[in-house]
Amino acid sequence: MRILTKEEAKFIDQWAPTKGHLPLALLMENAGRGVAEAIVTATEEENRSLDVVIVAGKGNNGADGLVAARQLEEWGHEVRVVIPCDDKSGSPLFQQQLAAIEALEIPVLTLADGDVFEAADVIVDGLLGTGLQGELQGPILELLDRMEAHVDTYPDTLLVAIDVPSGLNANTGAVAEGTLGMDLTVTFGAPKQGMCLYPGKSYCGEIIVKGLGFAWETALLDESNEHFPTELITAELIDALLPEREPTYHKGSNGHTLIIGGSDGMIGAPLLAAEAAVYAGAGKVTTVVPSDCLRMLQTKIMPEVMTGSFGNLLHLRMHSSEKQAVAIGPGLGRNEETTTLVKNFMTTTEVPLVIDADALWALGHMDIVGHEFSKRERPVIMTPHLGEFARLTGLTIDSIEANRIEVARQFAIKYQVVLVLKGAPTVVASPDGLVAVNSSGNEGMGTGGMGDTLTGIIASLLGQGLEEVEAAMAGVFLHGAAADFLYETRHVGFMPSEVARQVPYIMTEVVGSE
Ligand SMILES: NC(=O)C1=CN([C@@H]2O[C@H](COP(=O)(O)OP(=O)(O)OC[C@H]3O[C@@H](n4cnc5c(N)ncnc54)[C@H](OP(=O)(O)O)[C@@H]3O)[C@@H](O)[C@H]2O)[C@@H](O)CC1
Ligand SMILES: [K+]
Repeated sequence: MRILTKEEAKFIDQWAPTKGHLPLALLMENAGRGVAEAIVTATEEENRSLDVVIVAGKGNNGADGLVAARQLEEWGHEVRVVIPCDDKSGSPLFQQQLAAIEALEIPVLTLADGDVFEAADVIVDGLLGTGLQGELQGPILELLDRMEAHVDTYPDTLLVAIDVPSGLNANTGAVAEGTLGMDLTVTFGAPKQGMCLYPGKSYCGEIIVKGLGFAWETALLDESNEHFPTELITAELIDALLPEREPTYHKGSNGHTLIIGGSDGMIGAPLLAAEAAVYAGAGKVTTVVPSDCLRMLQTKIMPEVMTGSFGNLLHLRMHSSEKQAVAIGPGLGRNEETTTLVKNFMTTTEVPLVIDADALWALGHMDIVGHEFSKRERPVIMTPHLGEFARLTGLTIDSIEANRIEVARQFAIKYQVVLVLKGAPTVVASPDGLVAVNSSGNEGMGTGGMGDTLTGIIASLLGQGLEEVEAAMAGVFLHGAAADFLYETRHVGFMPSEVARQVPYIMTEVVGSE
């Protein structure tokens, strides 16, 4: 599912009346009606006339609210409008909609009118949408404070945001001081990017997407649109990506995945990756570790996984030949000899490659090796967490977190790699500029070994024939969805190996694939 930045929403806004021959007021009419419909649907069981307060700022977000007010009144609900102050200036459409509200004699109140929320069943936040700049202040902040105080006293009041909760940055997900958590956010066309990122995501409540009255994707295809696309990774998307299995398929058809990793005391990491690759459906899985770790690995690993060892570059090349996917890094350790060895291997092999953990460490700063990867025919997949990514790029963790989608996008384009930037949420960036934001996963996943499991799943899917970006998107979604299933019964203490064991069920039941 596509998600939109505020710049893209604005682009649509400008394209419609100029190139699309669709007046903005028409889009607004659809948006406002969508809000009214969502309120009626959410309160359907009560089946009665509602007392609705529409709080409208003076931009187009507020104007959407005024359309909703008009619509709800037509449907028989008790409606009043609250505006921040008596000054009735605002965007042209706000003024036009306000004139209609006044002509219809719908009450318009301000903060000076006392308890404006008294007896409200529903409060609609149309103060600010994608036009938010900076911090909340003045009467807008005061109105939000009064709304909060009202819902604290009357928690049954339904709080509904128009487009985004006021104060939420529609691009980054940052929230200004005073932003309220909503029960429902009714957004237009597609969710806004900031609603899929933390902390914004936790302020939206249920997200309902309402149409604008035309296929807005057409606007974004216009040659003057310079924005790269961003998507949300959902079960439907993954369902379309997972490999179909013919009845005649055998282990040779489902890919041979190789995991390279392990060091003294870190043998669990390649083991977890290899076993996850098995659960994700690889035809064959082999794990190779340094010679002195082989015995330990063999006593612990599941019988389905083949094992081997390596000591030099020739061994790594031999093991990786005729493999459909290779993942390198889990538990490798950081001693100088191994670091040089894997760095040489990674920068000289053409095999489909997933680079994780200590192999990312071995790369050092990306500017030193980046050009090697951009020369490859197929991109490598890199799976850093924030700390590893900070080291690769020289950026601070805070600056990455503040803008993870754009930072990931620029990295993937610059080095022509598929980047899986792990975190809440994990994002996948591809060399052509697409970024996909994962919608599955939970806080219970913050435990050692979880990344090794993810690497195994991605490598397994890569070996089964998915393209790099597809394997990365499907891998992160399945991994998170498997953990979400475990989260239903416990919020902490589930192990990466349990997550891996859940993956086949997610592939079958949630995604609906075989
Ligand atoms: N995209 C689409 O296709 C469609 C979009 N639609 C709708 O349009 C909305 C965007 O409308 P928009 O551009 O008019 O901006 P909006 O969010 O109303 O805010 C502007 C107002 O906020 C004020 N203001 C800003 N920051 C502030 C602060 N920190 N603290 C206080 N005030 C602050 C600012 O004041 P000013 O700076 O002008 O003094 C101005 O008055 C979008 O979210 C959606 O609902 C629909 O109609 C359907 C089609
Ligand atoms: K709003």
